[in-house]
Amino acid sequence: MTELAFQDQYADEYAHCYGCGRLNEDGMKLKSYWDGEETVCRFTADPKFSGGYPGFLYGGMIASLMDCHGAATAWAAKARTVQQEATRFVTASLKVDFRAPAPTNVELEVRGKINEIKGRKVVVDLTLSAAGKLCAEGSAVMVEIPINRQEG
Ligand SMILES: CCCCC/C=C\C/C=C\C/C=C\C/C=C\CCCC(=O)SCCNC(=O)CCNC(=O)[C@H](O)C(C)(C)COP(=O)(O)OP(=O)(O)OC[C@H]1O[C@@H](n2cnc3c(N)ncnc32)[C@H](O)[C@@H]1OP(=O)(O)O
Repeated sequence: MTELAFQDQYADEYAHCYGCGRLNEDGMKLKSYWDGEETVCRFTADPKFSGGYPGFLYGGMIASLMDCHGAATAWAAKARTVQQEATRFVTASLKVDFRAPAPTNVELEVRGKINEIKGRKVVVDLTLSAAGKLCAEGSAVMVEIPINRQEG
């Protein structure tokens, strides 16, 4: 893909997230893009992120991938809807149902779909799949940081 990832359009002060901040040297630098009306983020996890059984990802990392992609999806949805750049979304709530083990060393696909946009709140439905198989699904309530809170 040649277009700029959502996370690469965040203002510098919002670009330090461990999961997706382009300015976090030690972070995972997740990248999210539009794919029609949905959004997509692809990531292959190193086996060092295994859970209790070798070769499968630990749940916190699955939640992280869905969390960062959810926040990015909310940002992009707001920008597309109101035609002006949003600040940054933080996670108010994240629900994850783990449906099947997610492998390491295999490209994972995280997909987001806008469920609701209301004021500063965006609700995003999320899935995480490996080779077409659903491994996790859930939803996130993302809330935009108001501009005046940056000073507080
Ligand atoms: C990432 C960049 C950070 C930049 C920081 C810049 C300046 C610093 C100053 C303030 C920053 C504030 C927060 C950011 C701090 C650290 C974030 C690090 C990034 C992450 O690592 S992120 C993962 C962890 N995350 C958090 O660290 C969030 C902690 N939390 C909060 O900061 C508040 O809790 C917040 C902002 C989420 C909401 O507070 P609020 O007062 O602004 O908004 P309010 O309560 O009015 O909710 C508005 C609408 O969201 C609905 N709603 C709210 N909470 C809900 C819930 N739990 N479940 C279902 N719906 C919920 C309401 O029902 C209403 O919806 P409706 O209008 O339909 O009723």
